Amino acid sequence: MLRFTKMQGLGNDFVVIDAIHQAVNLDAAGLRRLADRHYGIGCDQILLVEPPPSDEVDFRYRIFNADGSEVAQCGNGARCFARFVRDKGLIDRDEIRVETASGRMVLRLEAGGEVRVDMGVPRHAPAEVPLLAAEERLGYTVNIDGVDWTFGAVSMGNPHAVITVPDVDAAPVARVGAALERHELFPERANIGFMQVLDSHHARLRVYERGTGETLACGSGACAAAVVGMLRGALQDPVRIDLPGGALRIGWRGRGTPVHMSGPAVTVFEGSIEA
Ligand SMILES: N[C@H](CCC[C@H](N)C(=O)O)C(=O)O
Repeated sequence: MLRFTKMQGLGNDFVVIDAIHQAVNLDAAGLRRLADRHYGIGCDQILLVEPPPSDEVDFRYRIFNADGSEVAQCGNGARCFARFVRDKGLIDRDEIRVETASGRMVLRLEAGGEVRVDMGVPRHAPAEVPLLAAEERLGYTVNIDGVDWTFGAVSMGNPHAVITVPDVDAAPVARVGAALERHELFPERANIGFMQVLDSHHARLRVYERGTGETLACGSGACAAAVVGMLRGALQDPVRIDLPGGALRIGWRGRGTPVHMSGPAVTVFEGSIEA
């Protein structure tokens, strides 16, 4: 039997598995089954807690989308990861250093129950998003079904395209999100954010996530949207991002500096499953 903990960060939900104290042998099909909301446990992503690859970090943190694809960043997942290892007694400190496929992150459990994540320095026109333009631009345009869509491109360790829209409730997230996620412009696919700026410190956001579809919240997507908005002068540090599942607080002091994200992390239930 495989023990797991079901968790959520603003409704972005996770199956978290301690792969230190139990053997975990899951291929892509096994991951998809765990994530399936009818035949398995159901979640947006699966998070694995693994031993640290060096004494410079406390854990390795691996992330798999519901479609079984492994990715290098998950902001809401990072907060749940911190809550999990602390509550399970796998660490006795409130500051946790993790190694991910995109580098190192520092997670901090704060008084009041929120978790603050150093999401690293955003990369622009990143390798995963080889755009038509060789140089970084604040806007790239692609035509979908006869309509031009302009987006900013940012990597938070995972690729994001951010489209500014007048009303997120009316944004064609499912149709345009799905078309852009798999667009040839993004050979590793991409997460597609639809952002409505309310004022210079506040925006609404919906995200069609790579490998999962629209989620109730996307932490790395909120960071990417805040970065694109600030680069365009539409947003100023700090920024509150309202997602369908709730609000995240994002801080960024400009190019070359890390993005910080703060928000909740909640344990829903414990379980075990034949895997
Ligand atoms: N779908 C993302 C991974 C999960 C990111 C999201 N759940 C977050 O909170 O950052 C990707 O394929 O890069």
